[in-house]
Amino acid sequence: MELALEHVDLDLDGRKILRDLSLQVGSGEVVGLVGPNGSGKSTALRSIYRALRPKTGVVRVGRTDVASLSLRRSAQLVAAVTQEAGIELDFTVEEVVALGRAPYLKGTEPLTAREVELCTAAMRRLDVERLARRSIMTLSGGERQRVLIARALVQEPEVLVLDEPTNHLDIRHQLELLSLLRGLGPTVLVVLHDLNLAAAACDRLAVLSGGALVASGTPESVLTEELMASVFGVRASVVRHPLTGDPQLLYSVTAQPVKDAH
Ligand SMILES: Nc1ncnc2c1ncn2[C@@H]1O[C@H](COP(=O)(O)OP(=O)(O)OP(=O)(O)O)[C@@H](O)[C@H]1O
Repeated sequence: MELALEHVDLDLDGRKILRDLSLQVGSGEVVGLVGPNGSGKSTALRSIYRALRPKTGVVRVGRTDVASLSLRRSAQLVAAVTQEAGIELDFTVEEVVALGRAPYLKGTEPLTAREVELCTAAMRRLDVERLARRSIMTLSGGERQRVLIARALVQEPEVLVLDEPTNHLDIRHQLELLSLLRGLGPTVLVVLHDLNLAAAACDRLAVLSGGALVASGTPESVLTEELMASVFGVRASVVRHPLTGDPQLLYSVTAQPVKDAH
């Protein structure tokens, strides 16, 4: 299903954090949400999974305004993998993954055979099946991150939002995760800091600066030297990846930063 933010304004502590933000992610599309620190990326995701309520504007999944749904129904539609997804309780990995089915459970009924198979398949896909009986508290940051993604998949959401999901992952797992996002099924909006990985993994990119959308489109159309200077305040050269043709940025740590960034 399509995800749409329509003219979303959101204030926190009396400060405007999102400004008239409109953004569409087509059904099954993978869109990367990028932008400097503090530009409002996590806040935009929070407005989608209803941790924050926009002051004005609407978040839709398909035609439905998510604010009109019960929390249970919106959790069936939208899954989130976030930095703050704290699991402080001493659950095993398989128990954490099974929690993804919580929005569908009726009372204390056990998971059906299909649901158990769904959990096993998700753990296999994220390469955490061998950790199934381990306590979540004993995992490395990367292992834990992959468990949280498996949990989101068993939620069978229409929309999956992920906030810097490659944090803590080694390069192989970063690439595996990002290649998995395409063809996963749900519509995906993913916050990424690594613009080269974002260019390779996403159908389109949306760029936030100061809480407003300043560019959106294909990675080729968005990742320009001008945008890197004006939004991120860095000098970058855009080249083509020799194998895939994706735009890739080359940075120089010795080049002077650009002063006129937003
Ligand atoms: N609960 C809050 N109360 C007040 N201000 C907040 C709150 N949460 C976030 N902010 C502010 O909102 C702005 C946007 O924060 P947000 O976390 O959405 O940015 P971001 O683009 O995800 O940043 P980063 O790349 O650093 O993760 C920041 O200036 C931040 O300090």
